[in-house]
Amino acid sequence: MDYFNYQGNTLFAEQCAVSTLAQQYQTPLYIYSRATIERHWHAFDQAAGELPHLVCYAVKANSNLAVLNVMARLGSGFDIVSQGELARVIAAGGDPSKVVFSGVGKTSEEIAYALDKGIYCFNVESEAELERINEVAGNKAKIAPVSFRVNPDVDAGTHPYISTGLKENKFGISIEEAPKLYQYATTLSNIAIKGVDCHIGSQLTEVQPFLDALDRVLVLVDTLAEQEIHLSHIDVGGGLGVCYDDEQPPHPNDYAKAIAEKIAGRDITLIYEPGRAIMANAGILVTEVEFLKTNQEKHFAIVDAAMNDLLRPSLYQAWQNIIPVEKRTEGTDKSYDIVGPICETGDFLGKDRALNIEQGDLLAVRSSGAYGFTMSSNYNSRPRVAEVMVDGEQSSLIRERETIEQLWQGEHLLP
Ligand SMILES: Cc1ncc(COP(=O)(O)O)c(C=O)c1O
Ligand SMILES: N[C@@H](CCCC[NH3+])C(=O)O
Repeated sequence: MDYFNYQGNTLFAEQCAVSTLAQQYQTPLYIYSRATIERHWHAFDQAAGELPHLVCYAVKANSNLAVLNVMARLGSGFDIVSQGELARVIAAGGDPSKVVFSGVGKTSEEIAYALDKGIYCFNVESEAELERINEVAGNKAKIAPVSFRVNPDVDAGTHPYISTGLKENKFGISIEEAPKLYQYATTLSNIAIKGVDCHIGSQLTEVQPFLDALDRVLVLVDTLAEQEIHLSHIDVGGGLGVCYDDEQPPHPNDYAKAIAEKIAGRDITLIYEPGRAIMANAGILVTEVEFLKTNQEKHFAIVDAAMNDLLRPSLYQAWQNIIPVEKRTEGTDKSYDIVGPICETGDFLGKDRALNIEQGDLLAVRSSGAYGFTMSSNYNSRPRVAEVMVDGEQSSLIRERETIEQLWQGEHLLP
């Protein structure tokens, strides 16, 4: 459920007509709905019930300051994977003491920055990283709070590029090796053990893999307790899928309830790291049809957005719904490939879409709020697009469209 709906033949974002926003802010344009973000966030927050918990929104899904600020105002925590993301959280008014730091390759500089800012904990992904964190904390005479990201070897049943919980993936430490590493951590003078973390992949459409992973994590928690290592939190990661097409992922409520039920009765805090489930359907990408073209009976709609603006279709062959901003009442559907102006055959936003369109029409690519703008680039020297947030009848520009001059900001001619 989101707030992008037709009123008559006109697509609205909350109470704002998308065509009016496109006129005001130009295209291509990302539009986000504040009400949708808040509703999705609350779904996670409320489903844990009485259990102590923290929703740590995965910043990588959409890191615009205004988006982070909406969640910071709700009291959200944040899951970050770089110094840049932590700096964004702080700039957006987020509380660093509610931040978990994930990722396989944290640099000493990033660790030092996070220690200075007082984050909640590091999700450690290797023995070498643990030693680096201990050393950096030692140099600062600080104690670093850590949690180990374990790899439970569970098949998430998702696209291979976004599956992370299998033995062959680079993420986490094998769950069998974990007790040894926890024991080792107890011998390090600048480390405090806080919890355990597990993230098995993204765009999961069933609860069962999450529960299978959690079962294995709970066995580990009990094994550690027998060894007098007591954890104060379990971080179940993110990964809950959304409906792009005809997927039927569990509602965040059902997902969070199923997890909370397994943990109930334990004196432990639950952490979630949802990204996509909060943001994907809170955003659309609006693009204008530049030309219609037919090559050997294949129809193309060449639009002003491209793979540099929204990479998911090209990278994962991801399907996202493409709908008209104004439905035409005359004419008939034709099957189009919706392609961008970039010089790559893989530059498409959708293939074989039945649409009744003309040159100059606006299209909306749905479910673009997560991993849309954050994965965009300047490929083909295309300035990155503007972002707008709507709130009822109000709209605010939350990121200006890049200018041509900004494309070479920081570049230098040879002397
Ligand atoms: C460690 C970690 N946490 C959270 C997430 C957020 O995942 P999702 O957007 O699927 O909820 C990711 C990305 O998959 C991740 O790598
Ligand atoms: N970027 C991916 C998800 C990867 C999640 C990163 N941990 C997507 O668009 O589906």
